[in-house]
Amino acid sequence: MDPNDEIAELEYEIALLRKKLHEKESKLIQLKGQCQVALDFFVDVEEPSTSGSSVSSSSQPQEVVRKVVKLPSWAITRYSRQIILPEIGVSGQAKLCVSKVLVVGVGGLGCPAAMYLAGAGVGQIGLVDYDTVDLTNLHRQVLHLERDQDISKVESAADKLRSINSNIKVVTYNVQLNSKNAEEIANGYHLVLDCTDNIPSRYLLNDLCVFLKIPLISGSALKMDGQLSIYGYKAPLTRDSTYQYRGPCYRCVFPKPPPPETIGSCSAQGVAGPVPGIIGTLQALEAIKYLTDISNEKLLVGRLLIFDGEDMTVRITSLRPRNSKCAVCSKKPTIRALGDYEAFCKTSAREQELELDILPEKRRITATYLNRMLTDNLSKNGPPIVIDVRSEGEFRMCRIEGSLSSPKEKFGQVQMEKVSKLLKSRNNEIVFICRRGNDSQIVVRQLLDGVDRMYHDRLYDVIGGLHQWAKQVDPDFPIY
Ligand SMILES: Nc1ncnc2c1ncn2[C@@H]1O[C@H](COP(=O)(O)OP(=O)(O)OP(=O)(O)O)[C@@H](O)[C@H]1O
Ligand SMILES: [Zn+2]
Repeated sequence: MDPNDEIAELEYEIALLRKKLHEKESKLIQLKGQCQVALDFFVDVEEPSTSGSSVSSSSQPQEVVRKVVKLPSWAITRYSRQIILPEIGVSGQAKLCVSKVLVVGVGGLGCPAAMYLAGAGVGQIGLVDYDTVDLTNLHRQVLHLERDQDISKVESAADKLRSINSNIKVVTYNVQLNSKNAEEIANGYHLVLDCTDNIPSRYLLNDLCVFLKIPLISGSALKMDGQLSIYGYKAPLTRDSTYQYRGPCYRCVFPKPPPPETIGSCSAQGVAGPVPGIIGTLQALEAIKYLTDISNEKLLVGRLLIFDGEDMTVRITSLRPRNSKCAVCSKKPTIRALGDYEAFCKTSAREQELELDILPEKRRITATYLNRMLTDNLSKNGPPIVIDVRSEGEFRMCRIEGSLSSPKEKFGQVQMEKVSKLLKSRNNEIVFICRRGNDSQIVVRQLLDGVDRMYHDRLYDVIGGLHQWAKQVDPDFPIY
């Protein structure tokens, strides 16, 4: 048998078996859910006080009613390694078991965070993400496997979390968290983990947590660096106590969003897999500390942990204190409801949606047309000069044969002059290309505004960039 046929046949059989396994696991989870194994064990038990008075009487003074927590023996065994810790103990474990944590973003940060929360026995974990698993996610998004490609991230992650711990409840929300759905989704959770990758979502989550009076554990990771802090912290699980901030909220520290052009992203700038692994894991640790009531001073409240994976250094810096005039958490807030965070941050919450259209139509060509220009001698002036404006690292990774590199980040006066010289000394058309067709437009726009009009007709941008090149021209060209 041809080895390729054998591989295909085996993959098909395995997929069928997995489907069957998944159906059975889902049924098991459903049945276990009906039995309420997860949370019922952990309800505080009231015991008679030494005075012998009845505990059922609601008029009983607080001090004569002793509340003890009882864990079933399976739970003691299962969580013994953390129960032994004096910082957690039986009562800490019981608190974890009745806690509900919402993880927003099930990517590089959300995967490790949710894994450890599931392992620790957090009673309910909510997972929010609208995205599906992509091959480029797998080097860091450790709950997703090769076989999960193209399926929803929340379902992929929920599957694994349920296998890690079938005694917890995992709730999935396959949506983008936004101003309309956020309050309904987050209602009832004790804590939110911000594991997203964009600024509008950070402000949305901050305001949401302020309104719901719950803390926000916010993480971020890019390239070799990561950061972590807890915002708007409230006295732990003391539902009856008055609401008190102990640290600044995200808006106290960052009242204004950064300019959109300064914001980096993993897909544009890259990220080393273990970095979000470390930060997501620390988010879970802070969550466990917070939920088990570990001393306030020991939490990252009003402090920012900065991890540098290149130097292997960890720094903790103090954040600005609470702002008494904060727009959302001060005594007289100007923001009283969730708003339009994309407009506030002047950027989209979904990177894929960003599609610039800033050039006249005649300056834009398709990837197919560029290929024809390169191969069919369409112009008497010879094939076009192709200039790739992605970073040097990306250019080294893959490129159109014969193209030149001139990264957009460094495209200033010097590069403008170089292109001007090229336009003067040669008659070829110059075609700019980037990954998705946004940066190349920005560069061509700059040139149209900077070089003599007589040259404008020789400048082009490729619609959809190298992604379209891979789709229309070269199926072997890597899409990343
Ligand atoms: N408002 C939001 N609601 C729900 N999920 C969100 C929201 N904002 C971001 N996310 C999710 O947060 C996750 C962040 O993951 P990560 O930073 O690892 O990047 P990615 O988008 O998966 O990958 P890449 O940036 O490499 O394309 C993504 O899965 C994204 O879909
Ligand atoms: Zn504030």
